[in-house]
Amino acid sequence: MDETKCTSCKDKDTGRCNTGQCTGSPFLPQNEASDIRKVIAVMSGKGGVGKSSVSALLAVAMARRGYKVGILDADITGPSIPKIFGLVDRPEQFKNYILPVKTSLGIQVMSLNLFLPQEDDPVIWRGPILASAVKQFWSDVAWGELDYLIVDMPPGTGDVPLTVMQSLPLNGLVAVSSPQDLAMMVVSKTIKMARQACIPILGLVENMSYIACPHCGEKIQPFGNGSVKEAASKTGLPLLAVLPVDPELAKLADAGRIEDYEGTSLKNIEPLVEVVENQKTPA
Ligand SMILES: Nc1ncnc2c1ncn2[C@@H]1O[C@H](COP(=O)(O)OP(=O)(O)OP(=O)(O)O)[C@@H](O)[C@H]1O
Repeated sequence: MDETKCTSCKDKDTGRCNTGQCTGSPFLPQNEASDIRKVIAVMSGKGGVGKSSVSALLAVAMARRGYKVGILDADITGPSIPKIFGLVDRPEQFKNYILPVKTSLGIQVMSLNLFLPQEDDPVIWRGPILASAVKQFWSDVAWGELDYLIVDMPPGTGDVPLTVMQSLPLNGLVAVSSPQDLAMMVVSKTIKMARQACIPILGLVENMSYIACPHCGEKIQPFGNGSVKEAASKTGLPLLAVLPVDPELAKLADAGRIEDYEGTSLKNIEPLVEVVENQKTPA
């Protein structure tokens, strides 16, 4: 928690401070149609490292544990969450609010792609408009009662991630990287940005870490070994999950059926699920 933001807050001794609910909060308040308990952002420095897949796997794992889960797809120009979950319905309106679209496991999803006439239509907007769309996904959506809202961030450290960090009351952030040095260098920027914004960083996820030989099970590491582990020890952050390159995961995500996935990545993501569940914030 950023204590400096809270010194003038009337609620600083009530436990409501910095939750988006208090009088001195710098964050957008929740609307009357939402009751969100925890907000977790999934971020990466670089595109294509599997941030949306990790967001989706985390949501699926939490929903299977019986939690009420939502995903706010803040990756406005490259939204992939509706595709991964096979969502095609348009969001409906309820009073003055927009209703999220539900997946088969009951995960509530809001994404700009749900509004586009064609899923491959581009969104050609400038930064401030993108940022205001994300704010609307918080303020104008009737999220209902949620134990966890997972925010799938756009890659990098631009306008939208900054808006999310400054406007939404994030309880924690997970940084995803593939094991290349370049990807890790870029994710380090993300970690520094989150630290400057006083967001608790729950830990790191290494995605596409290895390929398991289908014949002998040997782990082949096409991108080398160690850059994420090294970053974990340099930053003092825990490495919470190491996920393989898994053709089954890619196939089900492409088919919009990630909720049917039962493979290794779901098992390997368990330590992350437990940290999110218990809200340990070691950073
Ligand atoms: N562990 C994995 N095994 C196999 N395929 C994966 C894995 N992780 C991600 N992919 C595939 O890689 C592609 C990119 O993944 P994803 O969309 O999750 O990345 P991203 O970091 O969110 O990308 P973007 O920067 O576009 O938001 C997708 O086709 C996805 O199915």
